[in-house]
Amino acid sequence: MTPLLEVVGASRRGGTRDIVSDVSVGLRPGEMLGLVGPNGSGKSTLLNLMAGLLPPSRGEVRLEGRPLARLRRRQIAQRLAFVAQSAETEDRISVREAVEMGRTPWLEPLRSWSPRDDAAVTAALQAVDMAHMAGRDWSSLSGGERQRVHIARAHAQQPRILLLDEPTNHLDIHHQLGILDLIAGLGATTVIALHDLHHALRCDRVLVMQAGRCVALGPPAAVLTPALIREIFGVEAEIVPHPGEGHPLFAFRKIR
Ligand SMILES: Nc1ncnc2c1ncn2[C@@H]1O[C@H](COP(=O)(O)OP(=O)(O)OP(=O)(O)O)[C@@H](O)[C@H]1O
Repeated sequence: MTPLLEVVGASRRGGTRDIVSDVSVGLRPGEMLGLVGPNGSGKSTLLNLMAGLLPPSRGEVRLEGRPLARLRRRQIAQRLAFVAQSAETEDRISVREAVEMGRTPWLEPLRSWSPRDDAAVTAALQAVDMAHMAGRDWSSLSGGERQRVHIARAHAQQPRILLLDEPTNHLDIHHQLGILDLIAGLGATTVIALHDLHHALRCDRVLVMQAGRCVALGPPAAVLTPALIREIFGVEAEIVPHPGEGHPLFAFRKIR
């Protein structure tokens, strides 16, 4: 079966070196794929390649079997939403208007704004616990509130594929867990760059990046071993069972 999104031997040059180097991965329907790796290992660049925002220098990214390079932005946006790490807007807009932007790919000259669009926006605001701030000026929001609005905008877009670059950044622990539950509950095929390895344990598969290369890909329990964590992140990790019901926990220690 043709993967929804497939990265085929993709590299991306930055300056004099490859910042993503020969990465191949096909997304399975409905899966949540976690991207982990040290700072500067190429996670954001890979997400930008997957979103079609950067063209690969070599290789290809295919959406439903078709090279992204041959699709129009609107065709891509009807299938794929991207929540970038620090998406900003200069415009003076309300929170609701920011989320309404998620409907843009679905509007056409002959299909103007409808109650269906309103319903999608309202549902998205409620899902991220921001409905009570719908009328607020976007620029007045805190970092975490903005992050939730960006996720609501992507939610309102109703994509089959959701790409998220460290979506739990800026969020308090309540909203970190809430957003991860929300993302998992959306049923979209998801790629999510994460720094918290505990969050990565919730993914179906994990892709580990190091210096632009994919060095491991598979179920988190098989991939995130103490040996790999030591090699990639340079820390000791001991895996301890959760005291209640839940994923195991990592106990980290710096290598002296
Ligand atoms: N346009 C560019 N030209 C040159 N180097 C670049 C360019 N864009 C990114 N880089 C470099 O490529 C590397 C990968 O960057 P990227 O942002 O993809 O990493 P990351 O894994 O997402 O990092 P972080 O965890 O810190 O967010 C970094 O060393 C970065 O400095």
